[in-house]
Amino acid sequence: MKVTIVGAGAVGASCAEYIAIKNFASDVVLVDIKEGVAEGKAMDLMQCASLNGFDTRISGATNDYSKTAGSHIVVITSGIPRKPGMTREELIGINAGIVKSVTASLLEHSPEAIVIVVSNPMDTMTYLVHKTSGLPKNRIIGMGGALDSARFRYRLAEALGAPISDVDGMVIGGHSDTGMVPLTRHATRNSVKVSEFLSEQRLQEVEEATKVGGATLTKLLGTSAWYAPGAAVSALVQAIACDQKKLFPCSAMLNGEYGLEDLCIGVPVILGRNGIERIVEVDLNADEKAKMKDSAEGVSKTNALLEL
Ligand SMILES: NC(=O)c1ccc[n+]([C@@H]2O[C@H](COP(=O)([O-])OP(=O)(O)OC[C@H]3O[C@@H](n4cnc5c(N)ncnc54)[C@H](O)[C@@H]3O)[C@@H](O)[C@H]2O)c1
Ligand SMILES: O=C(O)C[C@H](O)C(=O)O
Repeated sequence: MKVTIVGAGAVGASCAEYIAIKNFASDVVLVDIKEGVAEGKAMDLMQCASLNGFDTRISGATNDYSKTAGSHIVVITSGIPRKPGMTREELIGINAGIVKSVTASLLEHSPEAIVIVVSNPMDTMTYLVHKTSGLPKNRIIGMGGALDSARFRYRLAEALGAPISDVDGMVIGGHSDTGMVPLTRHATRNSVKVSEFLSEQRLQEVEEATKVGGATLTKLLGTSAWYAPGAAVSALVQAIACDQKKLFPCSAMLNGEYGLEDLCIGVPVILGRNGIERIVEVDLNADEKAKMKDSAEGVSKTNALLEL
């Protein structure tokens, strides 16, 4: 199983590290436009192999896509991250051009690959890959909901005073500061609804902290986060590579599901060797439906800025 990651920056390198540590892929290729960076990070990571006990071969290439040929899964993390005070949507001007050209180069050498889009604004970048690549919709997956859900579980566990392993919860909707839809009504602590433990007000605080999870870290770090994003991408890669049939919220092209058309937005999907094997339609109440509709309007507004 060969995985290519374009963008050997913070998220790309973190993702490569988690994939290697989990030891399920034979090869990981890092590609970056900055001379030597991908080669250097690959070498540094390979020098962890004997210490961390993995056999995955990690190599790097400066803008040479011939090294990526025959990849089964390709991950796009190339592009600029936001700075404190910015929204993800403000990155569209630079990142759209990068994502479009990187996608074309990747598919030239790996026409059968499944594409995971990470660069922001992620839902719109996923839509751009759909509109420009001609790939079937099961083979284009946007990563956002897996990360947002991990942050939701972290905030729920904090509020509950419970271990994170006790908590289950999911965030759907757009991967933006205002567009996320945490499904609090469905969240549980070891099968018991979290509303049995937490007040309405505390749950609202958890939702708000979840939605601004990326902005909170950007303010602390001066750039956006990379450990949890890298871990989230590696979990999606593993689900596909190992045909796990796991359920994750991912940005998927919708054609009527959730009453939405012609946009990519976070919804629960089953991931296996064919990429998105099924979109799962959760029964939403009126409030959740209204939030999902607002979120979709926000994503569509950003999509309209693309020059297709
Ligand atoms: N979807 C998510 O949940 C999520 C999470 C975290 C970050 N992100 C996004 O991922 C992107 C990367 O974030 P980061 O923190 O790793 O940034 P970074 O600056 O650390 O790394 C980005 C890398 O992309 C490279 N690059 C730029 N143009 C390129 C091109 N044309 N070809 C190849 N490489 C190119 C840069 O040289 C750099 O090394 C950002 O857009 C960020 O907003 C998304
Ligand atoms: O917050 C960001 O800009 C990066 C990423 O989308 C995140 O949620 O960490």
